[in-house]
Amino acid sequence: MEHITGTKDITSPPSVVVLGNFDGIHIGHRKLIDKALDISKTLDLKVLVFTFDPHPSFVLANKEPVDLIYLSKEKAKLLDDVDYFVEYPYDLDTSRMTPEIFIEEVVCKGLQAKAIVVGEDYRFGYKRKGDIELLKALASKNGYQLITIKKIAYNHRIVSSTWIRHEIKKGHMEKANLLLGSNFSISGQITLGRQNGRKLGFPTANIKPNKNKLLPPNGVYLSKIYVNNIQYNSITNIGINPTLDGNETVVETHILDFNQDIYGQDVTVELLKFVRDEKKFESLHALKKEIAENIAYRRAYMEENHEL
Ligand SMILES: Cc1cc2nc3c(=O)[nH]c(=O)nc-3n(C[C@H](O)[C@H](O)[C@H](O)COP(=O)(O)O)c2cc1C
Ligand SMILES: Nc1ncnc2c1ncn2[C@@H]1O[C@H](COP(=O)(O)OP(=O)(O)O)[C@@H](O)[C@H]1O
Repeated sequence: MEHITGTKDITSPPSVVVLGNFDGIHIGHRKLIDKALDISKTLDLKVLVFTFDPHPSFVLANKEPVDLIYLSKEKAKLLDDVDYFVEYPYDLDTSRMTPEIFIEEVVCKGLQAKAIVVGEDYRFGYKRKGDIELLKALASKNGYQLITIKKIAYNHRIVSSTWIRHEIKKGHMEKANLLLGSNFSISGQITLGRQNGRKLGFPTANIKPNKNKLLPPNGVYLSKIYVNNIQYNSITNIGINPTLDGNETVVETHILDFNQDIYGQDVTVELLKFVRDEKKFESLHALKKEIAENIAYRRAYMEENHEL
C-alpha cells in the first residue's frame, strides 16, 4: 500500500476510487472497500481510498480535529489491503472547490477513476452541494461507473463513527470493536517512562498518545499488543498514574510472558475490555497487589477465549 499525503499533485494508474472521511474505518467503511477490491479484480484496476487531511471540520469550524478514532498513520495500517491511501490536503482552496471540479479534475483526471464507490448519502464539494445524483450525471461523460453502497445497521441503528466514538468514550470496548469490525487500537512509539514499572515487578511499555487521539476513560483494559508484527497478550493502564503523582496521560502496557527491551519501537495496542477505573492507591504494595490481580484476570480471559 502506498500512502500519499501532504500533496495535491497526485497521479495514479486507472483505479476504483473509494470516497469518504473514514474516521475509524468501521464495518460500513469496510463494505465499501471490499466492494472496491471485488471490482478491481474483474476490471483490472488499482484500489484507491481517498480522504482529506486534516479533517474538514478543522478548516471549516477552525477547531482542532480532536477525538479522532484513528490518526493518519493508524488508518494507513488498517488499509494495508488497498493499493493507495490518499489524504488530499484540505485547505480553504479545497473547501471552495465545486463538486464538478472536484470530480472531474481531482478524481477523474488526477486519480484516473474508472469506478467510484461511495455510501448512499455521500456529500462533497463546496457547501456539500455534490451528491449521488450529481455523481450519476457526471459518470458517462467522465468514463466511470458509480457504485453506491447502502449503510450497514446493527440492531436497527445505522453504524457511524459518531456512534463508535460515543461507545469508546464510555469504555464500551466490546461494542465499539463489534461496530469497528476489528479491535480499537492505539499505535505509537515506546517512550521512556520513570522506570518504576520494573521496580514494581511489572514493566510497562509506554505510549504518549497524540492529543487528537480519542481515548476511552482512564482505567485498566484487557489488551493485545503487536511488537514487530508479533501478537502478545497484555494488560493496559490508561491514565496519569495518580499513585505516583503523575500528571500526563500515558497508555502503559504490561506484556505477559515477555522480557525484551523495546524502547523506541512502533507498536499497536488493541483494547478488548474495560476492567476497572484508575485509582490512587495508598501504597505501592496495594497497587502491586491489584496489578497482579488484573494480570490474573487477563490470563483467565485468555483461557476462556482460547487465545494463544
Ligand atoms: C495493569 C496495570 C494497572 C495499573 N493501575 C494503576 C492505578 O490504578 N493507579 C495508578 O496510579 N497506577 C496504575 N498503574 C500504573 C503504575 O503506577 C505504573 O505502571 C508504574 O508507575 C510504572 O510507571 P513507569 O512506566 O512510568 O515507570 C497500573 C499499571 C498496570 C500495568
Ligand atoms: N513484559 C514487559 N512488558 C512491557 N515492557 C517490558 C516487558 N519486559 C521488558 N520490557 C521493557 O521494559 C520497559 C519498561 O520498563 P519500566 O521499568 O516500566 O520503565 P518505563 O518507566 O520506561 O516504562 C519497556 O519499554 C520494555 O522495553
